Amino acid sequence: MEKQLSHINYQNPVINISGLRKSFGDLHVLRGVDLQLFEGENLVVLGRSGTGKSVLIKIVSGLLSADEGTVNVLGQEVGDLDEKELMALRLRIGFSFQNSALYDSMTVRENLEFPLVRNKRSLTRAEIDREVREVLDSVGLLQALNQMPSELSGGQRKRIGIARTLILRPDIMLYDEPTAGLDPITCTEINNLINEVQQIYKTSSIIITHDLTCAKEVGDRIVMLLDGKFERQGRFNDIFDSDDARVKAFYDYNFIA
Ligand SMILES: Nc1ncnc2c1ncn2[C@@H]1O[C@H](COP(=O)(O)OP(=O)(O)OP(=O)(O)O)[C@@H](O)[C@H]1O
Repeated sequence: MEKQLSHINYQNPVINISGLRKSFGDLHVLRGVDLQLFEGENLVVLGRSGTGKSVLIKIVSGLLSADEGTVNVLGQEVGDLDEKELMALRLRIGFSFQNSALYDSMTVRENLEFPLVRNKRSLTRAEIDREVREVLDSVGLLQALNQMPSELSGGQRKRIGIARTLILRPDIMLYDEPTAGLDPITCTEINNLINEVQQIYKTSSIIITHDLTCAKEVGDRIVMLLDGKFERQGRFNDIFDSDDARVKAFYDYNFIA
């Protein structure tokens, strides 16, 4: 069954990208990208390796600058912001990256406290404690509070990683390959968690993935990056209804082993 879309506010794009171009020398990675992420939406970005998904995310967060085009995030033109303003903007964006590993020498509690202590210095001990417990509870791992990351499964570590991002209450979540390297059952758990995060925290999210099951389960809308542009977008069942060989190849790669 397809997800309901009633929670999305189509009047309010939290990311609005228009005519974005980015090249590295002769390599033209983004060739006129237009993209909107609406408030409350889970947007899945599909694209083969090396198509520019990470470059896009870096431009959204101001880590790379655009050659051309406008990139508006949470009402601000990213290209116009100074370093201090960019840092403030990045605090409102939660990055859940494949390599955002937990600190192995710290307990789960300490891992979760870390971003709070660093970024929200006015919080009291009791407030930090409450935030940690609340976010752990929301990812279903309250019982892991005093455990070490090495005592947890890959899926549990992933959940804690997402909790660590959520603890700063971001408006936007960026998930980079959230199900990579996980078994199918754990993938389903993570997909469910992404949907729960959307419901509980009212986040707007971009989910970058190659995994079409993930795309189907979490995506309110899917966009496909092909040759530097979003050539296709829509609901999961619509997006592959195409004779375009590049689209067919992507589908076959996932479902025909
Ligand atoms: N700073 C940079 N300097 C030069 N080339 C770069 C730079 N960053 C990315 N590229 C190139 O841009 C292209 C797109 O890279 P990007 O990392 O965005 O791919 P991707 O779609 O995220 O791939 P993957 O799914 O493998 O992570 C690649 O060819 C990469 O080598």
